[in-house]
Amino acid sequence: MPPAPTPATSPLLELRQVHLRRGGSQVFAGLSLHLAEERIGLIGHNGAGKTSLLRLLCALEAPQGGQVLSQGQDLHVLPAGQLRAQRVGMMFQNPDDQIIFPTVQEELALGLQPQGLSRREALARARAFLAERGLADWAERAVGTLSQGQRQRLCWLALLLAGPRTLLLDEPYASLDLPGQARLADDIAACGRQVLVSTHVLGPVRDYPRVIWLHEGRVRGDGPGREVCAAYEAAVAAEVAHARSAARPELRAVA
Ligand SMILES: Nc1ncnc2c1ncn2[C@@H]1O[C@H](COP(=O)(O)OP(=O)(O)OP(=O)(O)O)[C@@H](O)[C@H]1O
Repeated sequence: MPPAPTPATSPLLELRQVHLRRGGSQVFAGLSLHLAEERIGLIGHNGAGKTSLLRLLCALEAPQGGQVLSQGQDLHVLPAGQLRAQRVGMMFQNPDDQIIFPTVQEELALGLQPQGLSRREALARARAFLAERGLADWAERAVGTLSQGQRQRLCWLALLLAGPRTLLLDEPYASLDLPGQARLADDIAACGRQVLVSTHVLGPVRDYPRVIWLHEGRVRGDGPGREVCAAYEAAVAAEVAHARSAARPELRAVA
């Protein structure tokens, strides 16, 4: 049965009272979020739940309670494959968790399959896409010969070419050099899709209209990027100062 039409007011993505356990950890206990903005940053310490949230939003993880909605429809009851692929796609923190095929052009062509292209058409589109970016010589390269940062760039290009409505990026800046970070930020700015970026590199999300700060599975900050990033940095500075003075009590006496 085709999915029911959705009200125009439904946010692109929404979590309603989501409970998630992974292994022995209770990651979320009743998390609710409306994710309607076109650019959303996700920040927070290691283990805060950023990756878990992105995995829920592309149905790689199913909640034990609550709902994950895409334009008002439960993402977990939508047919997998074409429909889901057109709605949300994820770029993994580790490119090796994402890349399947041996060559760059095959990897890019994979994302075009749900659009109904033949293998030959998909490969031709992938080569043209690379050529437009001055990367024609990547087409037949073995993925294993790319550096970590280049593999991360390939994952981004694959997601961009597949073109789902929402792109979920998990630590996309982690392995990129400074020019690569600037290029990715420019690509994101130009891509015309909803983008959620989980990152420890705050610069690229500082000007986003919305940044969500997760802390131990709860929202500790949610608002304009400048404000939330500044609050997070202040909290980190205070934590570091506290940890240092706890480790070196003599410094407290001097201060
Ligand atoms: N496969 C798993 N099995 C069990 N627990 C997990 C698993 N993956 C994550 N967790 C736990 O879930 C919690 C949230 O982890 P998550 O990876 O979502 O955090 P994160 O904010 O993305 O962290 P990082 O910044 O280190 O990538 C952590 O306590 C983590 O130990």
